Amino acid sequence: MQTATPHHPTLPVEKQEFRDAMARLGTAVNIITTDGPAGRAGFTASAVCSVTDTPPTLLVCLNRSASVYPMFKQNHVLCVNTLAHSHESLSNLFGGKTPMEQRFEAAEWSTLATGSPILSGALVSFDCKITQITSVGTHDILICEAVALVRNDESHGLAYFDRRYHSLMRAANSGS
Ligand SMILES: NC(=O)C1=CN([C@@H]2O[C@H](COP(=O)(O)OP(=O)(O)OC[C@H]3O[C@@H](n4cnc5c(N)ncnc54)[C@H](O)[C@@H]3O)[C@@H](O)[C@H]2O)C=CC1
Ligand SMILES: Cc1cc2nc3c(=O)[nH]c(=O)nc-3n(C[C@H](O)[C@H](O)[C@H](O)COP(=O)(O)O)c2cc1C
Repeated sequence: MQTATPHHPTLPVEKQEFRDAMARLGTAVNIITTDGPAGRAGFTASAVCSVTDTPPTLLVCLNRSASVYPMFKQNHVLCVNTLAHSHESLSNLFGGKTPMEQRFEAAEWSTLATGSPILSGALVSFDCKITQITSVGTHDILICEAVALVRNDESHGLAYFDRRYHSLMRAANSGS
């Protein structure tokens, strides 16, 4: 059944109405990590997308009021770890108010080029340096250039849609 939400063109879109609309956009789920002089930190993010492949660049949107914000701002490096379907509880751990040590104790990590934590079993990890930061409203858009990658071609994916997690099944013989 289709439910229309009429909206008067001259009225501003309310925050709740915007969130209800954004909940209709299915996304991948990622744990964004950093380490460096300001310390180790990580949070769950759905606001991640590809910007350009030349140079290989992603963007991540981070709320400036998050406890992890100063670490990302000061370390200037991060890793985008895209979650597999087995990572649902880890996603909640990094998306809640859990102390940082407890978040990292729940999984295995390594490092690659920048020193940012690489999640074992992630579908893909983009190890990045942060090249630009732009503030928009409550969030900063972190522009990130990938300097190294790890890919896992076995696991099924995890999607976030309609405020719930969904498994994304990989076809047999996929993985180009
Ligand atoms: N971009 C962000 O900062 C996001 C933050 N969240 C956090 O997780 C909580 C739970 O999210 P949901 O279960 O999806 O229910 P929700 O009703 O709070 O959010 C629905 C959708 O609105 C968008 N959204 C939520 N908070 C936002 C924010 N502060 N800035 C920009 N977009 C935002 C996201 O697309 C989200 O999936 C949110 O209240 C928020 O604290 C979740 C998704 C994205
Ligand atoms: C599925 C999901 C997606 C999220 N996406 C984002 C996001 O894209 N950007 C963001 O700033 N916070 C996002 N959050 C919220 C952060 O993960 C959360 O605020 C994080 O724990 C950092 O907060 P804290 O360090 O203050 O505890 C998301 C949370 C969940 C559960």
